[in-house]
Amino acid sequence: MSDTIFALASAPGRAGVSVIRVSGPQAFEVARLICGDLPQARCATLRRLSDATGQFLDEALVLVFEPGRSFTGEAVVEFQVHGSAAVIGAVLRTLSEIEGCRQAEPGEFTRRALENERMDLTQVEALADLIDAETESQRRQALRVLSGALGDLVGQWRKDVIRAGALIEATIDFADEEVPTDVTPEVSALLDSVLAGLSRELSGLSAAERVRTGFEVAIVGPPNAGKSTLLNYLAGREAAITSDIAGTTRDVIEVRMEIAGLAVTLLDTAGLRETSDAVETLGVDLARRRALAADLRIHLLPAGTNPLIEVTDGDILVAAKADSMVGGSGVSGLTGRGVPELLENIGARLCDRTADAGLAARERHRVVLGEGKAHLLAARDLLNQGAEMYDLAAEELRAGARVLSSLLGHVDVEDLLDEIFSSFCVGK
Ligand SMILES: Nc1nc2c(ncn2[C@@H]2O[C@H](COP(=O)(O)OP(=O)(O)OP(=O)(O)O)[C@@H](O)[C@H]2O)c(=O)[nH]1
Ligand SMILES: [K+]
Ligand SMILES: [Mg+2]
Repeated sequence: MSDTIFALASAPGRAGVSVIRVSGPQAFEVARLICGDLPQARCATLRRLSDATGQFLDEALVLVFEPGRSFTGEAVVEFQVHGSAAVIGAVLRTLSEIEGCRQAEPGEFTRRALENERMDLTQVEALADLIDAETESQRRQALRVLSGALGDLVGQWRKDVIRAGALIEATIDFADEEVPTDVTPEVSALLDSVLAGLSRELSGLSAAERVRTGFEVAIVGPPNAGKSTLLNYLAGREAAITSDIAGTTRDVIEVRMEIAGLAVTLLDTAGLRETSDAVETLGVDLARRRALAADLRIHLLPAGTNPLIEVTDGDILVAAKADSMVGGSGVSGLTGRGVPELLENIGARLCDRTADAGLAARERHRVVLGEGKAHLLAARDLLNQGAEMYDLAAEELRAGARVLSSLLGHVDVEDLLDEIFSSFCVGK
């Protein structure tokens, strides 16, 4: 029997309300010890909490969830207490003094939800993403996967692959007799449709990954173009030092922001020029590298100058210091002129790149989907070579199904679970 675990499920620190969660086979008994008789399941009810000596701890809303109908799948009781360090501390201490009840490890509630099949591994990942979500697009993406969209898709592919394998194996069993029906058309159709789905998710994965982790947008140009001034204007704070001395910025300055609902890391870089200053040269090299690796570059160009690094399709060229120009378009980090248009331009270009974003959005997904695809392609190849290869083809299909199961967290993932859950905090 597993332990009964407890933890603060809301963020630590002062708050109007904090949530303490208890989960496990003894959750109801444990809860009774501190709040007396339990309220009806799923009915928020006010109770007085007290410790073993009868000392009053707090008045709390108590919520009871039956096994099979809770986040973890186990018996769960949640206490909504007043959110002070003293109240939280007193309740947690009281719980820890109860026999068979212990503090949860990071991610342990979610791990139990996975073990009890309340969620698959893609949903666990999406829950972590939802908790980390800062932008609208991240929230929407995480919710789609959390609701099971990726798990359902992969589960269907897995079923199709298993069916294809079963059809082939049936054929093998009939090898010496007459095969009742030709299964190859159905097998081909199944494999083609799964392969098409896998390819679609793989091709949309980079875009989805960008939505999840954010796009990098670099501001590049010669010294004194006004790059740092523009960054500060966009950030709404003095993130970078600015001055009229050419070569002020040497490191890459990063600012996280939201543009058109997308997470963006804006990079301010050293002004690009040949210089005898050794440290500035390091900065210029770094600027070049980071700018070229970014998803999008804003080339900030003083009047009459050209871009100093390769312009990639989709980059933005914009005239600097628009406030000191008569007419024309451009941008000024000093007055903000042209900034709304620049933001709109950046947003439009980034949104374009999310158009084919799929549900798979992680390196783990890329690896697993890629392996699955390789097994299916190998199986298709073997099938085309004739009946004597059916054995091997069936084996490839079994391997493919197994790989897809691992995406859902059903096999081969013990090591991975430790890694995934280590990114969770206590209480999740
Ligand atoms: N008139 C005007 N002056 C600007 C504008 N942006 C920056 N400046 C001035 O230009 C000088 C250089 O600005 P920075 O923002 O430090 O330029 P930078 O491109 O970051 O320079 P480095 O870091 O040295 O490459 C400062 O004196 C700024 O006040 C602008 O939009 N209009
Ligand atoms: K400067
Ligand atoms: Mg600068």
